Amino acid sequence: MRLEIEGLEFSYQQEDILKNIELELDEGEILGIIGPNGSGKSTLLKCINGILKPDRGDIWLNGKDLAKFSSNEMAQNIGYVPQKENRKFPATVFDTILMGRKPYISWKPTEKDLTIVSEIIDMLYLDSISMRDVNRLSGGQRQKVIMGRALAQQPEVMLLDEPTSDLDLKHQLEVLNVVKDQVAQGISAIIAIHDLSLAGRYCDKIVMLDQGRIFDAGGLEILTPKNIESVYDVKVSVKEHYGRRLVVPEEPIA
Ligand SMILES: Nc1ncnc2c1ncn2[C@@H]1O[C@H](COP(=O)(O)OP(=O)(O)OP(=O)(O)O)[C@@H](O)[C@H]1O
Repeated sequence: MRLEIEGLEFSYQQEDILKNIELELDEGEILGIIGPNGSGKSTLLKCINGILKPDRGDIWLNGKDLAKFSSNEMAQNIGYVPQKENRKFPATVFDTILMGRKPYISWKPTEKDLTIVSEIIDMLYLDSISMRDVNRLSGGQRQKVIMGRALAQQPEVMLLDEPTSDLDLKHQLEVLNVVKDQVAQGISAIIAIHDLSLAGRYCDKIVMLDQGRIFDAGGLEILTPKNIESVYDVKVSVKEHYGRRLVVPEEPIA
């Protein structure tokens, strides 16, 4: 598995949002996209998923142009967990995750589809609520269900937009551990994430966005006080803690 983005540009109406985005992702890697509010993280994920059409540039998955993928091919290869999803019609947790199997189902789910869904429900600790209506769940529970639906697609690449924003500490770790386990089994993931310490713990690579441009990219070594202060306007300390990077915010820069 290899994802490459070359010279990607995107604008909403007349406003340029993403400028000259380049990145590469290999199997077994988690890439963190970080940057302040409005820097273009969600827009970049939506361009990769084909929800938005870039003005310029190419996205290649295993050497194939993603722009030419059918919607079924897209769903079999790219799993997307949006920041928020407001679904109005009633559906159980089980059925919502089963929807992730749609690109593989011809007219009715097979035993295999049902087994995959059950396994995901176990993996995400959703067993006790598997028959509940998703509209009656907490924000965090719903976020896990949407992630389960993306996992059911068995994609090559998972795109996760702030997957931990609604989750308490335990559920943050549970969800990111599931991502890490899945990636270890041969997929890859791109995570837009605000928590820089979680990024420093789970990501192999980082792309730091600033106003739609890549400010810096590389391994965890780019999580430096200098970079973070330039992009976020906040003084920070960066500590090494058992081989992880912890980013501790100190003061906003006036
Ligand atoms: N539908 C839209 N129409 C016009 N402009 C938009 C639209 N969606 C986002 N934008 C603008 O695009 C820019 C990038 O937004 P985006 O949501 O990608 O940022 P982000 O880094 O994900 O932010 P956050 O951390 O707040 O989620 C912002 O200036 C935003 O106002």
